[in-house]
Amino acid sequence: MHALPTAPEHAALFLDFDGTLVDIAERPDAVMVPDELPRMLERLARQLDGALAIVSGRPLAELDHFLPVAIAKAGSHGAELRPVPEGGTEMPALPSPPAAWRARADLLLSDFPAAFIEDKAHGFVLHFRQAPEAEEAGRRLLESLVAEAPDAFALLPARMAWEVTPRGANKGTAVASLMARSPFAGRVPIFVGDDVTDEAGMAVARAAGGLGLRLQDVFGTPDVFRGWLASLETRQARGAAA
Ligand SMILES: O=P(O)(O)OC[C@H]1O[C@H](O[C@H]2O[C@H](CO)[C@@H](O)[C@H](O)[C@H]2O)[C@H](O)[C@@H](O)[C@@H]1O
Repeated sequence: MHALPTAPEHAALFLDFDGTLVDIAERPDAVMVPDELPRMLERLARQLDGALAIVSGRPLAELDHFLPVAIAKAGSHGAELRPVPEGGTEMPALPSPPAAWRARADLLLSDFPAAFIEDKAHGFVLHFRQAPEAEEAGRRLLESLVAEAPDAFALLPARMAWEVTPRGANKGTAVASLMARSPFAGRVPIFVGDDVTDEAGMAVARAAGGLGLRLQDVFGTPDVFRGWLASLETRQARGAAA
């Protein structure tokens, strides 16, 4: 692991949720959010004039549940954008997968009962953390389904999960859309994530002259990353008081 980075002046922070801000849990509903995390993010966002966004594969409703504070959020891999915490949600027009695909995935579960499916507005996730033996069969099935409409859908490899997701929105489009507007525009983007699905966000941040940081390489664990955020918050508070 390298020395922890110093956040550039006038940074805009784009933060992944699962595996970055919180540790991976056995099931999506079992993640533990440290008590102090939501308020710390809210204070940091205020210090950055609002230029802090959570950019997650989770639907916005779940992000609101786990982080019930006034910060910008992009959910469902960019399919839901809420740039202003108290403002409306922007949803780019995106296709939804045919119902027959979901039914085929359900059928697969009869062979792997410990696997399960998480539905999203424009796709679904096959989780196999409790059934690693379903990984290969799941990949084969979902690849074959996505191949029926390759211009409209992609298969994302996630952490112990396969996600059928619409093309046209991803973490990169979310970061680009946020960077095009206040309070993000003109700042140096820093994207931090742990997963293949974060790479599009990292690439956009780097292309804009900022940093795309893979948590495992730079911070090691979510706990160390949260410590880095806390020290950034303390530094910003000192700077404001000086
Ligand atoms: O973009 P993220 O904020 O990293 O969200 C990615 C996906 O996270 C969730 O699944 C993953 O985390 C679960 C809880 O730790 C874990 O049980 C699962 O194995 C992981 O794949 C979430 O369920 C997905 O909707 C997100 O896309």
